[in-house]
Amino acid sequence: MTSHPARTALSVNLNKVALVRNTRHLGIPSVVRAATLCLRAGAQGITVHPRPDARHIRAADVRELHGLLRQSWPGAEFNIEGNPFHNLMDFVREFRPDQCTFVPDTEGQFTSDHGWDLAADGERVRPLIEEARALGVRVSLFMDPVAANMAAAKAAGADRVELYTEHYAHVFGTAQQARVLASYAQAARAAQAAGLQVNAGHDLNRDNLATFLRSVPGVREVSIGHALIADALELGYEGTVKAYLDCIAAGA
Ligand SMILES: CC(=O)[C@@H](O)[C@H](O)COP(=O)(O)O
Ligand SMILES: NCC(=O)COP(=O)(O)O
Repeated sequence: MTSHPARTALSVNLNKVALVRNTRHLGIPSVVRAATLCLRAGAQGITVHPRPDARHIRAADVRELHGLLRQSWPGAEFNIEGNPFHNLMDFVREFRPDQCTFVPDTEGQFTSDHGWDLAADGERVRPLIEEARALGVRVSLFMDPVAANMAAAKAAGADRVELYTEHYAHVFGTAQQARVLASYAQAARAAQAAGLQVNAGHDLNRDNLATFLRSVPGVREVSIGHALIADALELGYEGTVKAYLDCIAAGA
């Protein structure tokens, strides 16, 4: 019997709901309500990136979302992103999410814009990967789509890599698209050959998602926030999540 590859899971990143919420002291829009509506619409998981400056997701959000998923959505995955040398490990130790994604951001960085340099940081990051995995937390490393770097991610002890997809999003629809997509496919195959599973994220949207998934094999999870929340301002959470699930189905 041929094993059918699992369909790509959609993990909704709620950073931007929290960003808007933080501009008043009214508690709206609610991060927990956003999570509930997205999961009710069929999203398979929730992602948050509690940055050290708490510009959007705060520790209280992480606590409340952890409680919501464990009590009401036990089949959904909770993915917490961050820099393990800053505040991420505190959240990993306290909440033991399904997955943590190590992202090499500086504290005040505008947004995530690069993957790990494991030649420089691999030995430093390895014990933190081991600690998270010993707590039962899957570890994904945020990586640029460089095939030659995937073996180092495996050697560092990671379970998965998350391919940083901004470069693809930037060239989508241009003459560079095919060449850039080929680099992502090559990186994904190299990761899988090394024994890693593959996630993807950053600047994915309804226009570029299906093409990416058709071209890059075996993507287990896409985490999408900025464009999805922007779409939800127009379409609502339910309609937006269903539109993204349709994009995933079209990319299968
Ligand atoms: C790691 C990554 O690409 C995103 O998940 C990140 O969470 C974006 O952070 P901002 O939402 O703060 O731009
Ligand atoms: N890891 C990517 C993520 O969680 C969301 O990135 P974006 O869709 O907000 O660019």
